[in-house]
Order: sequence, then structure tokens, then C-alpha cells
Amino acid sequence: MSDPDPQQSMEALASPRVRAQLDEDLSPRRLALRRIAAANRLLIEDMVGTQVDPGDLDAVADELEALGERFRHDRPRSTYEGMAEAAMAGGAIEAFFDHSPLIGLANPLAPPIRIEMGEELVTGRVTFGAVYEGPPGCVHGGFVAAAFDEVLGTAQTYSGAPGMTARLKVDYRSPTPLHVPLVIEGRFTRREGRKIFTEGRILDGDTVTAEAEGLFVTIDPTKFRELAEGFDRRIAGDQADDA
Ligand SMILES: CCCCCCCC(=O)SCCNC(=O)CCNC(=O)[C@H](O)C(C)(C)COP(=O)(O)OP(=O)(O)OC[C@H]1O[C@@H](n2cnc3c(N)ncnc32)[C@H](O)[C@@H]1OP(=O)(O)O
Repeated sequence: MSDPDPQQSMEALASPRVRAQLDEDLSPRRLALRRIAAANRLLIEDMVGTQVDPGDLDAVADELEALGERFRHDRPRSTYEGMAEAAMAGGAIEAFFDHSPLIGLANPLAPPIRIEMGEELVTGRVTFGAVYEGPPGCVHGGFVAAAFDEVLGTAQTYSGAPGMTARLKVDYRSPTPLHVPLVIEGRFTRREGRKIFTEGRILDGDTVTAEAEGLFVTIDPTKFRELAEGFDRRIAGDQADDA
């Protein structure tokens, strides 16, 4: 048997985000969710600027609407509900990140960004498709900011006490191209009390397309549970109003 890859082992220990992107120990349900998300992601990408004959567009819409019926819910949902089967997914937090809109392999909106963690540097690897277009041929600035939020949000974990994004500053240096493998770097720079400072950049080859600084504020972990409970109460209130 070959020796374990030390880098791989460290990554597996380092962050639930990294663990969430491994293909190990997944339940059949979670594998199927990832497969559905991948097919859905490809469909969305292919449909942007589709060359389908205009005469066929209504037939395509009919097919999609029929498929959509199978997934329709009677109320808004949070993926926190998916944590009920988290034990099979390898842990609650991994199940959560599997649904992330940036890195989640079970979320069709996620490009997805692939996260690696070195000793001091987080590296996100991503290729944005046409669905993320802002300026012609380039990534929409909001998705550039979202990508930083995710990568810097991972880098802040080096502080040992991660929190929520309080402030994100982005400098757009040059247009960030679509359809090109990009590298997003994130670093933890310092901690002052509850404040965690990070910085990062996006690279298209040697070209820096954007730079960012992120401030995160450590929170009590129970705050996430309170957010989930608040969501449940809001939904229950909406349903009572509808009754
Ligand atoms: C499971 C893990 C998921 C992780 C996801 C992380 C990435 C995300 O996308 S999080 C989502 C986006 N972020 C949010 O929704 C956060 C919304 N904001 C909040 O909940 C609160 O404002 C929060 C938690 C950031 C800070 O509130 P609170 O805990 O009351 O801290 P507060 O006392 O106001 O501030 C603490 C310190 O941070 C500073 N600070 C807070 N916000 C800012 C800000 N926007 N700019 C500069 N400084 C700030 C304060 O000045 C204070 O500094 P000091 O200690 O020197 O006096």
C-alpha cells in the first residue's frame, strides 16, 4: 500500500469545506443529490444562449415545467433541514457545505469552487461559465465578491475562531474572464479580539484580476442554531398568515 499523501491528509483534517468536497463515505441519497446538481448545473449553463430552434422553445419549457413539478415544495426551505441525514453524509457541517452556493457539489448554482488548504494559504480553483456573465465574456462583479467571501471565509478558519463576514472590500483590477481556470488565494493575516482580518486575490495566470480584504467577527456558535430556529419561526408565521 502506498503512503498517504501528507498534503491530502492535512487537507482532510483542515476544514469541513475541504472534507465536504471529498467523494468518500457518501450516502446513496447524497451521491444522487450531487448527480442531480451536476446535471442541473450543466443544463443551466447549456441553456444560457441556447441555440435551440425558436419553434422548439415552448416544448423545452413544457418539459422543464413537468420536471419542476416533481421537486416543488409547498414552502421555502433551508438546507439546514438536510442535516437530518447528516450522519450519513459524514457530519452536519459537511452536509451544510455540500449545499453551499459557491462550493456545494449538491447545489447547481455553485460553479463550484474547489477548495484546497495549505499551511497558510487557501486556494480556490474555479472556472466560471456563461451563466455568471456580467460584462461581455467576463464574470459578474457580484460573483467575484461572492467567491472572495467563500475563500476568505475559509482562510479565517486559520484564526481558530471563525465567524461571520462583517465587511468585504473588493478592488477590481482587470476584468475576470469566463471559461478560464482561475485561482483564488485567501490568507488569514491577523486577529484582534473577535475581529479576524483576511486578504486575497484572484489570478488569471499571472494577471491579478481582483484583490480583496475581508473582516470576519467571531460569533458564539449557537448563533447559527438561532438563525435556523428564527427561519423556522418565520416560515411557521407565514403559514399561519396564509391559513
Ligand atoms: C457555518 C459557517 C458559515 C460561515 C459563512 C461565512 C461567510 C458569510 O457569508 S456570513 C454571511 C454574511 N454576513 C452576515 O450576514 C453577518 C451580518 N452581521 C452580523 O450578524 C453582525 O453584524 C456581526 C456578527 C458581523 C457582528 O455583530 P456583533 O457580534 O454584535 O459584533 P459587534 O459588537 O457589532 O462588533 C465586534 C467588533 O467588530 C467590529 N465590526 C463589526 N462590524 C464591522 C464592520 N462592518 N466594519 C468594521 N468593523 C466592524 C466592531 O466595530 C467591533 O470592533 P471592536 O471590538 O474593536 O469594538
